[in-house]
Amino acid sequence: MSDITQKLEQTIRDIPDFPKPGIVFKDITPVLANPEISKAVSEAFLNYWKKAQIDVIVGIESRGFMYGLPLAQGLDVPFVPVRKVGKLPYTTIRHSYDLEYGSAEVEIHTDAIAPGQRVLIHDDLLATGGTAAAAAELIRKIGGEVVGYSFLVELAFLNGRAKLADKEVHALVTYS
Ligand SMILES: O=P(O)(O)OC[C@H]1O[C@H](OP(=O)(O)OP(=O)(O)O)[C@H](O)[C@@H]1O
Ligand SMILES: Nc1ncnc2[nH]cnc12
Repeated sequence: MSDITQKLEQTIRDIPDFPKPGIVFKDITPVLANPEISKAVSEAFLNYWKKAQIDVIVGIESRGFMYGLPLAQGLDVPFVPVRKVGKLPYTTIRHSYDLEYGSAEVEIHTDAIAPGQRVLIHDDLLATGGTAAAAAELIRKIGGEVVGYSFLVELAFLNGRAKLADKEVHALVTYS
């Protein structure tokens, strides 16, 4: 097991029954609160994706913004937000989907990605895969090519990878 994976396992906190009974919430705020581990997280993402010829990072609101922007800056590419409905000010397209604990709808600006650009989707956590798949749908609709998915945490027992087709999926820590 890599050093960063071990540190993340020791640092991410389990919160039982949040936000609903039966859900064990993976709380990453202790990671954000530790500058040394947080920097190591950003370096690990950069190291993994630096040779993948990514043109754009799409980060998913809200926890996908935290390491998505540093990754875009490290790769020297644009960062594009996918946001919950009603937050983006320019022309948008939207897509609804189911979550581990409810349902949601996300949007992207229609001019955010140029046709043919190679896009990496980043979020903090892969659960059922509904959110990442919805982001991919938005990106494809505006002409982008989704080349991979990047997560801090994967909850493998929810089989989210199955929704992400044949693209590369990377997570720094996986819970089975
Ligand atoms: O794989 P899925 O089942 O789709 O679940 C994963 C999504 O759920 C969480 O977001 P949430 O909607 O709780 O929003 P937040 O990041 O704003 O807290 C998480 O940050 C992912 O975006
Ligand atoms: N169990 C979980 N912990 C944290 N974020 C989540 N998003 C979806 N499921 C989650």
